[in-house]
Amino acid sequence: MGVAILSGVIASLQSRAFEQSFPKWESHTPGTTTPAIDTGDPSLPSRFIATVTRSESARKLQATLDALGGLGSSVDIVVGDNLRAVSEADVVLLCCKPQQAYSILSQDGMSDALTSKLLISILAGVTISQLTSLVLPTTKVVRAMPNTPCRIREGMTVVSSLPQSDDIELDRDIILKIFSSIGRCRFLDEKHFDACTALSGSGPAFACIFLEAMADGGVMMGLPRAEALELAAQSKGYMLILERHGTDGMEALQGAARMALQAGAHPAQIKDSVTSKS
Ligand SMILES: NC(=O)C1=CN([C@@H]2O[C@H](COP(=O)(O)OP(=O)(O)OC[C@H]3O[C@@H](n4cnc5c(N)ncnc54)[C@H](OP(=O)(O)O)[C@@H]3O)[C@@H](O)[C@H]2O)C=CC1
Repeated sequence: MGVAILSGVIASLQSRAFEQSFPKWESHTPGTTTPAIDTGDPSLPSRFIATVTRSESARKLQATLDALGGLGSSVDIVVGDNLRAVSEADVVLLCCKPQQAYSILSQDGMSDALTSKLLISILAGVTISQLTSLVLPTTKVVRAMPNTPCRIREGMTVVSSLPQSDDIELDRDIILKIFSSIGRCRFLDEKHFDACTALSGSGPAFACIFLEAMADGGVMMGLPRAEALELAAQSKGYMLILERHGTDGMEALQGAARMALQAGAHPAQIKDSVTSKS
């Protein structure tokens, strides 16, 4: 999920830089230079650092980021040195497995490295009070719950209310820039997070069961499997019915359908990527 968020932010920044360099009315051939980030806006990142523990993950991540072009290749991938990465960052996105939060945040020197910084956790089920107990009171802790369609920038992310600070407006802008670049973003009180995890975080997996059943019905009626899946995913009627019951539900279904169409992923694969492995 961390890779999906990083890729989405980079893709969004690159398209912004491209539009600034080449206004729509101008006739041109796309250039090959690295797009420059508009550093005049303090809510936009000027540098990215990604951390992993295994060299194999670093290699895979490098390939994913290289495929994004200039800005993707410029990401600093750090293997096994979270402290260095956090010390050099202003905003930290915590995207490990929930059970790894304690060892990462309680590492020697980590609470000092996080002082006065914005710490955004996407960990399912780990509360703000659990996270704040591991950091100094000056660290601004926020929870976010994205979903798998973030991978194709069709996601839904719910973010908890921001802690009071002098930088609250800037922090809000930073968060909106991150999560709006991978879909929709909405602020909600933390008390709603379990419901959000079930509805939009896990929603794409439930939507895939429905999608697969529709495709199976098509196959039973004689359609080839690939076409049955395409027809089911592109069918908009059920999305409109769901829209009446709330945007988050519709987003999850729409995102799952688009992943099946755009990314060519089978519903079973999408379900699998939603289900966290230990
Ligand atoms: N899947 C989903 O739909 C959603 C998931 N989430 C949350 O996202 C989080 C991640 O889930 P998911 O993306 O599926 O998990 P993954 O296992 O795919 O990704 C975890 C990443 O964290 C890295 N990592 C693990 N330990 C460390 C460490 N100590 N220091 C630095 N990097 C580390 C891993 O790299 P390496 O293996 O090299 O260490 C890997 O790149 C979970 O907390 C989950 O609750 C939230 C919303 C939706």
